[in-house]
Amino acid sequence: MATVALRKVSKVYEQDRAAPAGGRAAALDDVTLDIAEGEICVLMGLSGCGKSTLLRLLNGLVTPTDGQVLVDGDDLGTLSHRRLQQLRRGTMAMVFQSFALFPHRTVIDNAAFGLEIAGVAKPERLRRSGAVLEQVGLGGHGAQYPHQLSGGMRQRVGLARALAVNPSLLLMDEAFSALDPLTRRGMQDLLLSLQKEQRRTIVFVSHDIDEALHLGDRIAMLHDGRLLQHGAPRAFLTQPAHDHVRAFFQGVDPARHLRAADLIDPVAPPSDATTAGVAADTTLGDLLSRLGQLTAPLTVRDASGVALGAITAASALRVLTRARGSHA
Ligand SMILES: Nc1ncnc2c1ncn2[C@@H]1O[C@H](COP(=O)(O)OP(=O)(O)OP(=O)(O)O)[C@@H](O)[C@H]1O
Repeated sequence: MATVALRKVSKVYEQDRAAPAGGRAAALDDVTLDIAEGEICVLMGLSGCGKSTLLRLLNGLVTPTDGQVLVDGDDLGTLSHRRLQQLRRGTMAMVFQSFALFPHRTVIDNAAFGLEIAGVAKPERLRRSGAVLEQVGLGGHGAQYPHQLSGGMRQRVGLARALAVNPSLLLMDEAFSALDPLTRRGMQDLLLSLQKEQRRTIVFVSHDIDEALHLGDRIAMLHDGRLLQHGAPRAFLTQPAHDHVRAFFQGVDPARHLRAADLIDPVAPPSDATTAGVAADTTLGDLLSRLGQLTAPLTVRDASGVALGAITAASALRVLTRARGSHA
């Protein structure tokens, strides 16, 4: 697994490609960010806020104008070309929105591409790419060509190609954005189940709030190159750090996304260990009718039954009022 850190990173493009009349683009502005081992960090923000630039800084395709980018503690700016290549080929892999498959290669040869570049011998690369094709549900499709596959299956090949090199850092650039909603959800769930088997550090660029809330252990939200908020996904609803965050999350339904754990009263007395209570991951939607009849604090328990705290009418109202701001 890999750790990632940005220390006061800025990136200026002297000629903004989105401004034909000229002008600089401050794509990233003094960004400090830590991504822990085994975490899925979703980078969010409006078009042009700097998400892709940040992702490309991590694999050294873009170099910062200022600051440091560290992968596993190594400052990419100080590494030799050779060491950077090793990191790119051995530690990292990227999955693209456009799939980026080779049309004239079979599925298994596409999946094996990264291993080929890394100089792995053919029998070994076929064995490893066959195994990851099984993992992504494409066992038996190895001899087909990309044009014979649906969009969802093609992106499974893209994912298999990335996983075949067994990267500890997976960079995913709008990887599921070209897929229809149902296929997209299927790919998100596949990624989460693969993550349970083998935790990798994943940096996932997305425009989609539902995707971010579903996938992210943490979300980092950028605006005009600045990091506005970085933290647990539901905190973007309960504690938006900036008006832009509030505006971005406007329209998200708190009943679907907030959980009993988010409504706990920080100053409520310790809960009575004998009351049944509710599970911490109960959605607000499922809790609403009980909240309407709340006469005593409602104990919230984790999966093993331990009381985490209690919801009171005041705490529920406080959180809902804050979250309503993002749903108004
Ligand atoms: N290679 C480049 N050369 C010049 N300007 C660039 C380059 N890459 C990005 N920019 C500019 O930097 C800013 C940030 O772009 P970036 O692509 O990182 O944002 P983004 O959030 O990924 O956007 P999108 O969601 O549209 O891909 C924009 O103003 C963009 O036009």
